[in-house]
Amino acid sequence: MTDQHGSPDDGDLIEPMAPAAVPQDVTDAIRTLIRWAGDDPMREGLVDTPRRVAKAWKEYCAGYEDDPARHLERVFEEVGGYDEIVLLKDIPFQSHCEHHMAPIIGKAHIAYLPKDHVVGISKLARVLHGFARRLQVQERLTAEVADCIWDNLKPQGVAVVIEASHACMTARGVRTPGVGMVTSRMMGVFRDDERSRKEVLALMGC
Ligand SMILES: Nc1nc2c(ncn2[C@@H]2O[C@H](COP(=O)(O)OP(=O)(O)OP(=O)(O)O)[C@@H](O)[C@H]2O)c(=O)[nH]1
Ligand SMILES: [Zn+2]
Repeated sequence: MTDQHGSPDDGDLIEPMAPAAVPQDVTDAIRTLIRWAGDDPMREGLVDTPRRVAKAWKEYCAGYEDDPARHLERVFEEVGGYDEIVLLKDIPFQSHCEHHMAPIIGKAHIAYLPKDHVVGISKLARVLHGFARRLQVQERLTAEVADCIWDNLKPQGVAVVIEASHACMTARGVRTPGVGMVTSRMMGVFRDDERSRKEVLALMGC
């Protein structure tokens, strides 16, 4: 199924890559990495690994093929005069840190205070995934999601809070499991008005 913009609308941001579509220099690079890590890339168990890894990375980074703003184009104006906060809570997401290309796994809370219209609630998660499925730092991810909603939906306020665990801190380096990073971006009324900010943070459970 395609939407009005001719893009896949089935939850996948891109189609899976056909084996032939993985360029040779990419598989060569992964083979080099395996050898450098200390294993033999030609042994049976690893012989198809470069192709699998290449396909997996295209999937992890599918956000580069997406323009997240497009998800906010279809809006609804008839919502019975609803004029309070809309919050999508506990949205699980995965990303990769741009420093180590290691997984960032977490959840996001995305809220806005509508002005003239609302958006389909799934679209907030689509915006999140569109930015998360790239090489990221959590601060930029948080800012990009909030800015995209602010610029395209033009609401009275946007609040984004992201809590995540970084594998570059748990599986390597400082090796500190159980630690979570929290980032937030408040815009409009949630930035300017203390009561609105407290209300949205309470709804988020933060
Ligand atoms: N601010 C921020 N830092 C991040 C994020 N993801 C990873 N990092 C940090 O990026 C930093 C990179 O530091 P470097 O000193 O250049 O790299 P490194 O030697 O591998 O550092 P260690 O992780 O401390 O071993 C580390 O402190 C990571 O914890 C993120 O989303 N935001
Ligand atoms: Zn990292």
